[in-house]
Amino acid sequence: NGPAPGPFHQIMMPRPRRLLLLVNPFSGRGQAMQWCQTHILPMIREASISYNLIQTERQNHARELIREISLPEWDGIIIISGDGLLHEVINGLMERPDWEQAIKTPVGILPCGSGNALAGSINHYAGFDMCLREPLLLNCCFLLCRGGVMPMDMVSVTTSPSSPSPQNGRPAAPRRLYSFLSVAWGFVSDVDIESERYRGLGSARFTLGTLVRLASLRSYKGRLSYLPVWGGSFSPPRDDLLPPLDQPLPTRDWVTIEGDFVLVLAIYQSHLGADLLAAPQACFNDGLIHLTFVRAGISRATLLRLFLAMERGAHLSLSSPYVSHVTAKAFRLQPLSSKGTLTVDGELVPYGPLQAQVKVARSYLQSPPPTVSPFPYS
Ligand SMILES: Nc1ncnc2c1ncn2[C@@H]1O[C@H](COP(=O)(O)OP(=O)(O)OP(=O)(O)O)[C@@H](O)[C@H]1O
Repeated sequence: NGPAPGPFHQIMMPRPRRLLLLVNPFSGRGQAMQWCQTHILPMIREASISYNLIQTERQNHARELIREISLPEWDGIIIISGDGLLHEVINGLMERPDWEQAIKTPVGILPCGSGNALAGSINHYAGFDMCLREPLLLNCCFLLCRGGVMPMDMVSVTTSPSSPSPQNGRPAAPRRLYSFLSVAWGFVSDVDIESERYRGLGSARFTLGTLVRLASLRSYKGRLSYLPVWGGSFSPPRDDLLPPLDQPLPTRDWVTIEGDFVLVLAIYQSHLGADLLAAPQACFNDGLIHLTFVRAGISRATLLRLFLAMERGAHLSLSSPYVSHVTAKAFRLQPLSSKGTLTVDGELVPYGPLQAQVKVARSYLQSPPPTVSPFPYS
């Protein structure tokens, strides 16, 4: 029964952090709510963080919610799900009239999906050993409770319109969206989408999907153009490197490759999945798109070796005339085969020409300063 706290007391006591937790109860193997009760909420309460937990009820629920809410009430928006829900949140933030301020809201991820690429990248950047499932969740939860925020690059992606405009039957306008993880075409997006049917297996769904797709390996005709990091004059964050999707690219500085591809993967975080170190040199805010493309003609055995080596990030030293790794600031992909899949952050987008440009450090990631910075970029 000491004296009542006066104004001095109020100034000195920092208010507890307030987090908005968004849970997709169907993510991964459907364990997100259970892991909230057993792992996440006890740690968050222990760290004296106050929170509001909302379960998403349908696709785009989080996106709509984020477009409407009052953001100053929250110190961070935390996704308890796979990468797909964070894609919704980032795009919800960018669709707000106050997007310039809104996108500075820290976001974070507590991994409950099957791929968990961003969580794998955070775990790696923080210096922890590669891990999956509960150990990965606990590491990310620990980092979240410890606090800290760092900038993360975003990539603006223009995709083809999904269908003709219902009003006049003419093609609808190209769609703009924001991506924090990857754009994939061919083998990687095929495995991602086709392995949805093995969802009950958790992350093993990708291993099985890879073996199935290897057995009937496909290639796709297409044209890939990219602006390498050494070309042009880069002045982020203006969207100044790309003409509209239906207009030709400048010839100066751009590299174009046309032919048959097995896969094209553009990634801006280190991990493609929690156990796939696809771009070991990638940093959250290096301002780079790490492009890997594999040309037709590669043997199944070499492609399998590539993915096995990726678990350790050792695939970059695998020498094959069919495999290329480059860094770029922008790229355009024009599929010339009539059928195929294209994904952005693991989510299916309309199949057709697509282009993307990196926007430096527009979004923020809830994460501590790294204890180890594995590949500092200068
Ligand atoms: N309540 C819900 N019901 C159905 N779909 C949802 C719901 N909440 C979110 N979604 C959608 O489900 C999709 C998948 O979500 P998410 O990526 O978070 O989990 P996941 O697919 O299990 O993870 P991963 O991408 O690692 O496999 C997203 O497109 C998201 O918008």
